[in-house]
Amino acid sequence: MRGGQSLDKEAVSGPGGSSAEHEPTCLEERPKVTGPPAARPQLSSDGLRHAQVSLCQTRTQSPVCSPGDANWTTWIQEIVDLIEHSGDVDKCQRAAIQHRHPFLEWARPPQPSGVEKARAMPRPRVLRTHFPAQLLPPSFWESNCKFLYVARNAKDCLVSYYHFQRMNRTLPDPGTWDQYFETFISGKVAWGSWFEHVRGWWELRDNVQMLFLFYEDIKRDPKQEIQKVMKFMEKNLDGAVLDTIVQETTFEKMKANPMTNRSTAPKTILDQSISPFMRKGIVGDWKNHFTVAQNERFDEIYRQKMKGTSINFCTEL
Ligand SMILES: Nc1ncnc2c1ncn2[C@@H]1O[C@H](COP(=O)(O)O)[C@@H](OP(=O)(O)O)[C@H]1O
Ligand SMILES: CCc1ccc(OS(=O)(=O)O)cc1
Repeated sequence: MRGGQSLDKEAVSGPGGSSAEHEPTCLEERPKVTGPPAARPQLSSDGLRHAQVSLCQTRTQSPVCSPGDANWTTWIQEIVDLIEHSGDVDKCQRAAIQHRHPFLEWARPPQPSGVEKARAMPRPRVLRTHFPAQLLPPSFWESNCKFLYVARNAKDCLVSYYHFQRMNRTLPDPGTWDQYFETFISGKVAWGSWFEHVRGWWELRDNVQMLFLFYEDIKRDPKQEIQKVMKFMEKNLDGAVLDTIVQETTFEKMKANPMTNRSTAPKTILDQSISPFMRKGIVGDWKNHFTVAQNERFDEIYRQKMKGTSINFCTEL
């Protein structure tokens, strides 16, 4: 996950999906907001927040939606795409990764918005979003979507996001590392506070159809985690296909793949001479950035902001 734009709530209906004219669709705006059972998150006063997960898949009657944040979205997208296409590597070369799954909150006229692209898409639909749970259109909760959320530990997220913001010319200059450290803690980054984003989705995990994954787990045991995704997507692929997907989604492979490394994006948007989009792809890079004082301060803030949650991250392998 890493940056985002405006919210666009519209009806989405795909050719394979809504046969009846008024059949509820994934993004349709409704008067009644029910929210996910028993755990609808509340927005805090500081409004916007940043994301940590993103991918949405929607199926005809039970849409699937998986959200993610600004730091592993590309990875899980490629995994999902390969699973959906039964490990067919050529099919996953059909387009650059950012064009394969509609980006829900993307709206930059005159290009079609993420919602317009979703509407034009056959079902089952895989969508991508960095939205915090609080900002997802209510129809997602009501349509029984599946959600695939990938969380990454806050320290590595901060580092990755900093470098991304340096090279993404459409985002504000992040300033110095020390300045950005404060910006991130305050939640004044695209999609808002990491803490609220992760908490929001984590607290919903048992109330909706959600597979909640950790970046660090995928790094540690990609085969096991990809198998979880396969099961969640109800795809039964044999061991050889699974091995192909594991191999095709290593950091090295994806960094060399023009369809995943964002080399097709213009330099005016992503200036990879400043920092590559596929930067390091490791767990623990925060140790090369945080001072001892920053680490102590961050740990204290983390304790306060994540108090009462059962989520447990690992920050090194
Ligand atoms: N196959 C892969 N393995 C490990 N990390 C990956 C990966 N594909 C992408 N990433 C990492 O995910 C981050 C990009 O996130 P997003 O896709 O949400 O923008 C970058 O992190 P780093 O900056 O730590 O290298 C990138 O290297
Ligand atoms: C607003 C610029 C921006 C930031 C992050 C984005 O997300 S992603 O890297 O494509 O997942 C997109 C645009």
